[in-house]
Formats: sequence, C-alpha cells, structure tokens
Amino acid sequence: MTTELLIALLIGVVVLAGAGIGLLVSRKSRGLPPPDELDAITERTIEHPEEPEPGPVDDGLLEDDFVEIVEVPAEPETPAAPAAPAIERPEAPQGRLVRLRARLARSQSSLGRGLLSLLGGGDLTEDDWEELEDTLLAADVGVEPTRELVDNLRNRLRVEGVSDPARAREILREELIGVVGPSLDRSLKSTGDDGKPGVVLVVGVNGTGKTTTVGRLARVLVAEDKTVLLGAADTFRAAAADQLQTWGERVGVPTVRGPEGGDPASVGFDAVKQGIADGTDVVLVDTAGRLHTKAGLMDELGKVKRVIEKQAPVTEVLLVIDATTGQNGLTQARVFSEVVDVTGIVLTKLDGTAKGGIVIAVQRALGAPVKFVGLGEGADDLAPFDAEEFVDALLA
Ligand SMILES: Nc1nc2c(ncn2[C@@H]2O[C@H](COP(=O)(O)OP(=O)(O)OP(=O)(O)O)[C@@H](O)[C@H]2O)c(=O)[nH]1
Repeated sequence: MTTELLIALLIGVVVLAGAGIGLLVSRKSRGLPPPDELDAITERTIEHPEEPEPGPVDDGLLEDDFVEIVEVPAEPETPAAPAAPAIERPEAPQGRLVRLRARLARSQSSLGRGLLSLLGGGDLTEDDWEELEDTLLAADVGVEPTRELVDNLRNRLRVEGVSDPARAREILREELIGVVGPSLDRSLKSTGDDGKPGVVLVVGVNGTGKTTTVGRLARVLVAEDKTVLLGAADTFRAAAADQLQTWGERVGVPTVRGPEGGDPASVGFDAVKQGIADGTDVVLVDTAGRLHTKAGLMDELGKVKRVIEKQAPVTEVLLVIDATTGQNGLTQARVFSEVVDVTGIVLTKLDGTAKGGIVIAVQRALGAPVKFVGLGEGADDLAPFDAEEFVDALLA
C-alpha cells in the first residue's frame, strides 16, 4: 500500500514539473515577459492611463440649444409712392397709312407687281388677260369687282391705244382706286346729337382684334382732343376688361366694367349713362367675340345695341374682320350686318396677308366702307383707310 502511495506521489510531482516547464516555454514563444515583469507593466498601465485624444468638449449644451446665425439684411428703404403712370400722347391719325405703307407693300407687292408686269408688256394676249384676272382673284378681290376691273382696263387700253408702260400703270392705278371706292364716306361717326356722346359699338368674331381696335381707336380720338370713355361689354373673356382698361389708362381714358360673366347689355348701358353724366365726347363699347354661326350669341348682340339705345343712339357699329381669314370674313360680315346694321369695317392684320383685295370684296359684300386698317401690333398701327394711299402702296 505504501509503495503504491509513493508511486502515485512520484507521478504527481513529475506531471506538475512538466506543466511548469510547458508554461515557461509557451510564454517565451509568444514573446511575453516573465510574470513579475508583467505585473509591473500592468501596474504602470492602471496608474497612468494614456492621455486621451483631444475631442469635443462637452459643455452641457444640446444640439437644439444652437441658434443658426442668419445674416440680417439691411433695413429696406421706405419705398417711395409709385409714380402715376405717364399719360401717353398718341400719334395723330393723319398720314399713318403712308407711314405704314411699307408693311402693306411688303405683304402685297406680289399683287401690285403681278399686275404691273402684265400690263407693262404692251399688247396683251387673251392668256395675259386671264392671268391678270387670276392674280386679282387670288388676292381676294372677288369675282364681280375683278370682272369689272378687267373690263374697264381692256376698254381703256384699247380705246387709248396704250403701249407705254407708264401710261398703263396710270390707268391701272385709276381703275383700282375706282373699285376701292374713292368717294365712300370713311369718317368715324363719333359725334352724338343733343349733347349726348357719340357711341361706337365694336363687334366681330373671336380674336379678330376687337379689344385692340377699341384701345387704338381711343388713342385716335384722344389725339384729336376728344374725351373718351370705354365700356368693357366683353364680360365673357376674363382678361378682356383688364386689357381694355390698360389701353385706356395709357391715354388717361376711364373704363366702365361689370362683373365677370355679367350681362354685356347692362355694361353698355352703364357706360353710355356714365358718358352722358360726364359730358364725354365718345363712348367706345367693346363686345365679346362671337361666332356668327351661334344664333343665341348673335341675338345677344342685338340686345346689347337695343339696350344701349335706351340711353343714346349708337352712332357707329364697327365690324372688325381679320384680313387673313379671306372669304370667311365675308360670310361673317353678312351675318353680323343682319343683326346690328354694320356701318363701318375695320380690317385688322392687313400686314400679315398678301390678299389685300379683301378690302374691295368686303365692302361690296356689306355695302359699308372700310374705315380703318390694322397694319401691325403697335399701339398706333391702326390707320384711317384711304383708297388712293392704299392703291399707291399696292403699286409701290
Ligand atoms: N399683326 C397684327 N396683329 C394684330 C392687329 N390687330 C390686332 N392684332 C393682334 O390680334 C390679337 C387678338 O387681338 P384682340 O384685340 O385680343 O382680339 P379680340 O377680338 O378682342 O379677341 P376676343 O375678345 O377673344 O374675341 C392680338 O395679339 C393683337 O395684337 C393687326 O393689325 N396686325
């Protein structure tokens, strides 16, 4: 038993000694210092922790405590009261067609040049006459006036035996003036009776230039030293009354307007009533654009005129026709004249068409003269129409 105990003790000693040697070998192989040295290092590390990297200082403020610094703009100067808009002095209407004749000649030179080149060549063959006829028809002169013009030219050239181009030109000029109508009364009827204002009603289909024409007419009248009042009876298009008022303000002319979508007849009535009260010379009434094919709208136009006339007679009904619409303009003219008895025509956008013959055709269709022509988008680009100046511009 004692021997067995001794053997067990011996084995225990050998195992312990082996474990101690193994531990030392393992430390050395990992490069670790011996235990006593290791203890000293541990001691130093605990007592003197490494200085921390300098970081943000906690001052106890939360992110929300920061206030964004905004650059404060300098105190604005007290704005000066807006200056009253300067009242414009419109250009006198006389001579406007001459000023604008280049625009007419530019767009219609093909008509004038076409006619001149055909006539200037001396004796005309049947083909030449046919070509001349086609040129006139293509410029919207209309069938009847074209035939009339060609017949007259043929007669005169034959009877006078003309071979000189200059003389042929003269005859063409005279005959053209003849069909345009040199003796038609083209003055604007803007004088009322019994001390009442003249009343000008402006009508036409959508977008032909009615509002623009009313604004421009106001300028024409102001240039002639007349007092004017505008009636915004186009209650259908929201911007129309504003547009009209702006035209008026530019030349110091007031505008009577009604509620949007209101009764146009009552706006016309109020405007003329106001004109009478103020002793105004002329009241210009703008109306909404309406399709000549819509019976209800055309009836409404008749009512506008009747209601206005409870105050004062309408002295002029101007039908505004867009010259670029050609033959359709003639149909419009006929329908409008049935409803409101058109007394004068304003042909707008004549600067944008080579079909100046519409002047002749529309007068024939309506039996009313062209009184003004629009030749551009400028405020004073509306010219009183004159047959001779018009023909001279065509043949320029
Ligand atoms: N080139 C040219 N443009 C014109 C002339 N007259 C009017 N216009 C233009 O035509 C456009 C229509 O004019 P408006 O006066 O608004 O037409 P309106 O008939 O009152 O229109 P509605 O109220 O919608 O029926 C505008 O852009 C004008 O500047 C003209 O003689 N020549």
